[in-house]
Amino acid sequence: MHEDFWQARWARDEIGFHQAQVNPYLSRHWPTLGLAPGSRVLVPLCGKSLDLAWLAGQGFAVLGVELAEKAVRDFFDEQRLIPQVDSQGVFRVYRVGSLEIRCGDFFALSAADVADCRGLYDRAALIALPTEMRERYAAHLSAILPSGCRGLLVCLDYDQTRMGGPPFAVDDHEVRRLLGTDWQVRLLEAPDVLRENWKFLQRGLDRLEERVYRLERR
Ligand SMILES: C[S@@+](CC[C@H](N)C(=O)[O-])C[C@H]1O[C@@H](n2cnc3c(N)ncnc32)[C@H](O)[C@@H]1O
Repeated sequence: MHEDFWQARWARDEIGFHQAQVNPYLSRHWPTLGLAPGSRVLVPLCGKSLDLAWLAGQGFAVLGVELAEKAVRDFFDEQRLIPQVDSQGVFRVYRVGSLEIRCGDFFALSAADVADCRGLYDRAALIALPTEMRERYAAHLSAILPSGCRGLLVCLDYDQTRMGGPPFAVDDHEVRRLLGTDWQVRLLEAPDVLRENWKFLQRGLDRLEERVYRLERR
């Protein structure tokens, strides 16, 4: 997916992926990771997700990364927060206390940028990317995040022949192939959420599995 695609989606407010509530898998499973209060959490491809605010509200330091400046500005506006804005390398950095969103390309993030991250939260980041970019995304996560880093991955699996992405279908085999060498991967739950998703029901799908994984960097 080219950068222009996402910039255009944000410019036109075509953000069907955005959730009006905190993700229920996050609030259910995050506490089981046992991360120390104050730990820093990387949220790649974060959009303007309310999950950023939830993590910050739980006492974590948050590092979101998002291409679209509109998403970043909307996030702070909607949270009624006034961020300090600076530049750091290729990123524009928006920060309020220990909640920071870097506006720019996730692939420009270095190991030094995330050396103190102990947590990872991916909801709709891996599945936002087409096949070759998913390979690159997973390799980059593994390359930059330190050993012991723990987190959640929320992805979707459905019959990709019935509709194109994003969101792209990512099955269990692919998750383990992409991450299994460098991460311990454990499936936490995999409910079928087709009935609650009209857009997918209309495409004649017979299954829409939401898969939630616990990850731990080896
Ligand atoms: C499907 S949305 C998910 C957003 C968020 N995780 C959520 O749950 O609402 C994917 C987001 O990734 C952003 N994005 C895509 N490619 C990116 C990249 N290379 N670096 C940073 N952000 C990117 C898009 O602008 C978009 O906001």
